[in-house]
Amino acid sequence: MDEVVGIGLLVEQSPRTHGAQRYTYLNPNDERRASGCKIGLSILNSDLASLGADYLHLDAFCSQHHLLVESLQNQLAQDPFFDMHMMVSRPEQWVKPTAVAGANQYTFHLEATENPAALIKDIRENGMKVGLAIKPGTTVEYLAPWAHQIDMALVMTVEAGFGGQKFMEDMMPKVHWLRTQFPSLDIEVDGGVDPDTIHKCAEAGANVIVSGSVIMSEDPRSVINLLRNVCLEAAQKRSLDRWNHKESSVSAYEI
Ligand SMILES: O=C(CO)[C@H](O)[C@H](O)COP(=O)(O)O
Ligand SMILES: [Fe+2]
Repeated sequence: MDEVVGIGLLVEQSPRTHGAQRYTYLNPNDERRASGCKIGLSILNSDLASLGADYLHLDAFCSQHHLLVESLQNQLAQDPFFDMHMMVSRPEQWVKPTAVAGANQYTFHLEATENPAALIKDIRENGMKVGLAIKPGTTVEYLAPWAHQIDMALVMTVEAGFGGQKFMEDMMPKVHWLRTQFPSLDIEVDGGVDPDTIHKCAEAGANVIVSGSVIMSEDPRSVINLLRNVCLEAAQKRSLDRWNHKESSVSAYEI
């Protein structure tokens, strides 16, 4: 995660029309993606015609998810960044088809595998980034040994299963602990994140935000902007705090 936070991934008007709204996504290589805060849209129960976000978070429960990736790629104006949230047993079995379909990141649940190291290696060898998720009942220390080998940690803020659930604020200490231990790790939160709960996530240190139902139920663009702004402000404050802390440590040393 960058220390200097710029504008997140922009949602722009596209020449192609998808239903009533027109959106496009920044290419993963676009330099404007290089910011510390990202807002993802969960499409578990979304109207695909009105998507608009920095990246797409696809919730996968079954064997058909890679077909969805292929189909979305054909429909969207530019290549979105696909973060696959694999809520499946034996996530090992879907790495190759998911990669072939064009997914960018494979986020699996630590609880679902007996050999995280082999799975991480396989995901990388198949050209995808690695996301590692933990369910609400899993302690964050269980994830820590893998933190240096992954691109993103996902702290679930609802029980995995369906959209529209209540945000679990008691997961925030996990996010805070991870942010403290791993200052540059991308930390995603998923479940019940909306304009009322985003402040908790951002203050705890999450910089990759998934939101599903609330984005789809209101004006996607303004909700996404609000989530992003709260997230950026918190990241900037963290940067400043770290800087001030460094400055005061230097002068204390000099004295
Ligand atoms: O992984 C998920 C549920 O298991 C979804 O990504 C999550 O629920 C997002 O939807 P919402 O913002 O509606 O809670
Ligand atoms: Fe999800």
